[in-house]
Amino acid sequence: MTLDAVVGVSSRAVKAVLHVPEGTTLALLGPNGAGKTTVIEALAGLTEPDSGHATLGDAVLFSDRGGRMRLTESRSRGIALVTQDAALFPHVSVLDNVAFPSRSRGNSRADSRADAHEWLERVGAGHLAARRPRTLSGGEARRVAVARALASDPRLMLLDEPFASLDIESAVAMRSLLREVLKGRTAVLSTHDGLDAIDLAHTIAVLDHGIVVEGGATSATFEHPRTAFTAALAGLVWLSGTWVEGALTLADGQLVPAIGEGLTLGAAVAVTINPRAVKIVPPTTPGGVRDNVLALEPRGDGIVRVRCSALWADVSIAEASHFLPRVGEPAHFDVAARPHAFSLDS
Ligand SMILES: Nc1ncnc2c1ncn2[C@@H]1O[C@H](COP(=O)(O)OP(=O)(O)OP(=O)(O)O)[C@@H](O)[C@H]1O
Repeated sequence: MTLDAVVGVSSRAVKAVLHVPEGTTLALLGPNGAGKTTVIEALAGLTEPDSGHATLGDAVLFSDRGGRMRLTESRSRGIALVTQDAALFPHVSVLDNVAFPSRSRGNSRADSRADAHEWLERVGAGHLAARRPRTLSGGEARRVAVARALASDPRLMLLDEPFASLDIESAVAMRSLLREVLKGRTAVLSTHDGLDAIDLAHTIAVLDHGIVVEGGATSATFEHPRTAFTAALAGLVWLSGTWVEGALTLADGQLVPAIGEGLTLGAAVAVTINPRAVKIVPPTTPGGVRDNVLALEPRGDGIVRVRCSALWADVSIAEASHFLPRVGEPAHFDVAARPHAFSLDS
């Protein structure tokens, strides 16, 4: 089912527009407090929107009619939600947790349990059937929650930070499980990690202060980010300023040579740069960009990230050993190739 929604929750300053074509996954990305959980809860029926409308296929989830909200009860929405805390019923077994959706549809206990067994096997948690939720690890509980969600045969799956607080191994396993079970389903998942988005989502929507600031096909959006936040998620350095002939002028007046087609002088523009293409050069080198070093971060494999206030560079230890800048002191950067500048005005 295709999801179309405008979610307005004025008490949390959220007004987000979403479109999720049938059988695809949308990743909601955004900094802390951007409104991801609010949007997911409003779709699930756990938070009441006070404006907007949402349809899932032909069904109306909520709709603002002249200031009066019409809300479909959450249990009638055909939506399954997997939250960080898994929210399993503590007093029954894992099997009965997963059998619950089928039981609520009026099926017999035996049939519901048989169905639940299948779902547990499908998510690789068959061996946990007899356990109580409190005895499960975070990763196991989340797997069981996914099985319970799937057992309800949802028309829309919502996953609120499904990888949060999982160790690396469990997160990898959860990602490969979701890659499998979300195939062909309509789903919305919130995450802080660009890798989750490229791995699982056909489209992304980046939320900031409650509104979608950019979005579209996952790879295209990461390739050409329009905001500093998305650029950072994509692992790219982001510099913004105003356009002068053949260069971007940073706020402090420094120039970054760039290619700009059809840009008007004085336009607000930005460039994105691969941090591995940024070099640290001797302070006497003409051109380049000076910036104060905020941190030196080891990135593994002999790479150190020289992080400054406006830009950063990933340089090898060998390279850094010549001109290693100190934290609090300026470093001199050479942006190797002239990046393409694009307008931020449209
Ligand atoms: N129950 C609540 N009552 C009032 N305000 C809330 C409530 N929950 C969240 N908020 C506020 O609404 C805004 C959006 O919060 P939300 O939890 O949706 O963001 P988020 O993007 O999911 O953040 P995070 O990544 O930190 O989980 C924030 O300003 C938050 O403080």
